[in-house]
Amino acid sequence: MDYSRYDRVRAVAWTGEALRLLDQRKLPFTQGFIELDDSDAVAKAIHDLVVRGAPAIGIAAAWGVVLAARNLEAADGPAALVALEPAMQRLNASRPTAVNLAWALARLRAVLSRAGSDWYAVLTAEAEAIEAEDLAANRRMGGLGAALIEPGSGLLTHCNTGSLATSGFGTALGVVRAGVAEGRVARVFAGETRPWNQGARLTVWELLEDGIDATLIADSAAAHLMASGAVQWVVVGADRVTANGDVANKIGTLALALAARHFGVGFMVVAPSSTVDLDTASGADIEIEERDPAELLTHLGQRTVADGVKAWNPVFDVTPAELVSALVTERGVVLRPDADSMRRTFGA
Ligand SMILES: CSC[C@@H](O)[C@@H](O)C(=O)COP(=O)(O)O
Repeated sequence: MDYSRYDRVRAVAWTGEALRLLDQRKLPFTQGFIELDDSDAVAKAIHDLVVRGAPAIGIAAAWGVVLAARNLEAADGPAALVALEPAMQRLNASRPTAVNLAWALARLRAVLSRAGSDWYAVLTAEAEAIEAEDLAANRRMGGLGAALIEPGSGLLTHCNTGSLATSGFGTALGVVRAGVAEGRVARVFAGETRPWNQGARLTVWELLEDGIDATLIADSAAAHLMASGAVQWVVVGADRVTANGDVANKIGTLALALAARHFGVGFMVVAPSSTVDLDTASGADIEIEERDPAELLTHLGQRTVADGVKAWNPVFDVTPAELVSALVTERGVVLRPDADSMRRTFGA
């Protein structure tokens, strides 16, 4: 199916000289772009959530390395790699949980280590490939995931996994889009995704732009929604899927998976192979990012909680593999993932 009508929003774009980012802190009311021409500014933009979502972070970091390389004089790829390593380390430290960031840097290191005097062209081509492959993976996953959805189903999604979080189309939101395009989806619900409200600020905006009818719910309404029978699938993305099939994703995902299991609702995780980390044994080994408590204590810069109250703000959680009904990747669908099926699908 032709999904090109869904690829209008571009969160990350390389202009040839700079990295152009749609500032996601300002959405949905302002569509403002910023142009960055140095890699540390890219690292800061990733940390500050100007650009966010696991695949988009990886793509932005890849272009950040290209920016660091622009005025570098090096005889060959290995020499360039030594010079670029500090900038790569700073990019890598910008956010810890989404493995796509380290994965993209590893790809660039690999091509540089083999490149000759044309290393800059090789580096740029690899960044372009990372971006293009992500879009192709998303379209493929959309079709594979939609095929699991019975016509007439309701879907609940969490966080933002759409064009804004990827090179286009989206992971879980790609499945929502494909399912709607194929006429399988009767109802779409999106959770607010406190505290940063990716669902409320971004997901329902993306769906509105597409003309897809969607209903926003408070995160705390999700179990009640599932009890009502209105949704047959929870469809989410991932920031890291470990060797045993555990899934790190936006905080609140675990609660959705637990409620889905209780109510017999399917739980679908949609993630490209760039999100799979076979080097990490299980979710217990994943570093979970904790962000500034101010995200909980304020709204639009205004304090909403009594002075003196403290807050804990972990922004990801880990859903055990046994709660996952289907892991949809561009390499195929893994039903009820475990260590064996993960190794068979993603092992070398
Ligand atoms: C395709 S996006 C998958 C995940 O990156 C997404 O669900 C998510 O958790 C994003 O978190 P964010 O903190 O907004 O970067």
